[in-house]
Amino acid sequence: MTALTDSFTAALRAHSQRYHHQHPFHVRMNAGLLDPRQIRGWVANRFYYQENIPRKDAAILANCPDREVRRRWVQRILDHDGRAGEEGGIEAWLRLSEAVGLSRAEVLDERHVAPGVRFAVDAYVNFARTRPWVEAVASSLTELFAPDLMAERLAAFERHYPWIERDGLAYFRSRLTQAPRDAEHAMEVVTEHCRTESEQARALDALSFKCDVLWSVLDGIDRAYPDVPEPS
Ligand SMILES: O=C(O)c1cc(C(=O)O)c2c(n1)C(=O)C(=O)c1cc(C(=O)O)[nH]c1-2
Repeated sequence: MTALTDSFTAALRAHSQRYHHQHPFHVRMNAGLLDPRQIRGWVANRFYYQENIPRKDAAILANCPDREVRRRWVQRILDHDGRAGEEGGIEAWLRLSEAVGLSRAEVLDERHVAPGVRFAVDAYVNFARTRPWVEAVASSLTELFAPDLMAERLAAFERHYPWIERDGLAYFRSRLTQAPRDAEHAMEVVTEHCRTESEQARALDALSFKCDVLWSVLDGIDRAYPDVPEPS
């Protein structure tokens, strides 16, 4: 690796400082401070992110001229949509929804999705549709930081929210292996295609944009499901 690549990968990884694990809503979630209404609100709203991820990945495939990249990238769509005999992430998220006490119908019809959440997720899909495909790949690199948050969330849910059925947490377990594999591939693509300073600057901007997307999703949820003040 050249010094330029080293400093580039370090700058990408430094975006962990802006990752949504630091968002006050996630901090309260992992500290066990959310009530069932807030957990349900988060699950129903995050479903909108989950169901749009394969559309985002299909946009990347559509814009990517490299067959080798497409062969690996297509796996992400199968991970979420599933295939015969394998349920996939979207189905797993619906099972999480049921485990927290939501009906599939009220999640699928998006009645709980807050406007800010919809805007943020739509912005991510739109980014992948309209920006150069390597920038869209760079924007997926928040997944570098996801496994730590996923492990923390699993432990927090088991400890603080015993009313949620354990089987409902399978989605988070599957991401513990899928996210590192995906992030490694995205990192390979980005380091291979972003050699000049300006290419690297655009990749860093794309990752900053994605951190803002995830943060805005949590802002939208936090606003829709505020803490109920203790009666005085
Ligand atoms: O719950 C989370 O904190 C979280 C974060 C992220 C992320 O960092 O983008 C993803 C996911 N979950 C996730 O489940 C997922 O499938 C996923 C796909 C992507 C992506 O950008 O392609 N990010 C994420």
